[in-house]
Amino acid sequence: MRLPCAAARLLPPPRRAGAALPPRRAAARAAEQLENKTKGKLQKQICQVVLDHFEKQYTKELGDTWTSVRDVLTYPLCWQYAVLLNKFSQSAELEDTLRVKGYHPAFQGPLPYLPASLACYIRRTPERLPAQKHQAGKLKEYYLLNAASLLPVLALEVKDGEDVLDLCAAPGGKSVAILQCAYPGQFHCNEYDDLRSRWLKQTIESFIPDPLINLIMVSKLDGRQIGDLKPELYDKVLVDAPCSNDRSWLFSSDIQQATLRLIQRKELSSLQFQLLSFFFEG
Ligand SMILES: C[S@@+](CC[C@H](N)C(=O)[O-])C[C@H]1O[C@@H](n2cnc3c(N)ncnc32)[C@H](O)[C@@H]1O
Repeated sequence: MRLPCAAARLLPPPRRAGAALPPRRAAARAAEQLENKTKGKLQKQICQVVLDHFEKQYTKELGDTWTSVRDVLTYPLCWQYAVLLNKFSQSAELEDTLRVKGYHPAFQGPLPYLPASLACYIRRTPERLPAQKHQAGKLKEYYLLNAASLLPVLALEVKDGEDVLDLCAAPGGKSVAILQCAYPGQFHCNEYDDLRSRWLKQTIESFIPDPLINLIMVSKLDGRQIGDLKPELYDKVLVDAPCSNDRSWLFSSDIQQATLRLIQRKELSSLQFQLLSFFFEG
């Protein structure tokens, strides 16, 4: 993947408005408009306190690799560059647009598990399509994410009819991805945080059609308690434990909040361990 210097090359040439275009060029034009809209939204300010902290910590932990990790962290176009298509709201126009923009499938075989129904696209020069707005009663066509987020979903190898728990589910990217792969028997999505739980529900509503939504149970429990309930109820459990969320704090406009988070992130490893250990014991 090429990094920041690619941004200048993404700028499209100016076009005359109103002229009728053949379908391929119309798709290309739609693609350019999407691109411009997104670029405007991604001008963010780096929080220097946080970057300094990362410089110190990650130079120690990652050595030379830190330089390329920093490039990705400080370049928002690289964050959610992959486009996961929603099989419940397919759009030939969108697939056309992606093709014109040079996207290709993110995963190609042979992989032990890669359902044909999971369609995720990336392209060589990173960019980010605009996120689609939530509209009641209308399913979204795609979900933006980092393609690596799909690896745990593929590792889970969910098959039709299996009972699945997504323990730390908000905002719901992996829940949506699981449902692109298979039709679980029971699908339990859990999220502890109140606000994020609402976000999770909204994601599910935005991507999953009604008959299937009725089979999904959404709860708001502390994941450490679910392990005490009945972990044997599930065939597969996804534990996407809370992480340090480095990217968002790097662009925080509130220096005090960001500094506080830097201190709190030390406690994360213990929570991650507790969330995981219930299921290993169960
Ligand atoms: C890495 S995010 C999950 C991302 C999500 N799986 C996705 O793909 O969109 C971790 C989530 O765990 C939630 N969380 C934190 N502590 C938790 C707990 N004790 N039990 C359950 N969820 C928790 C956080 O609020 C956060 O939403």
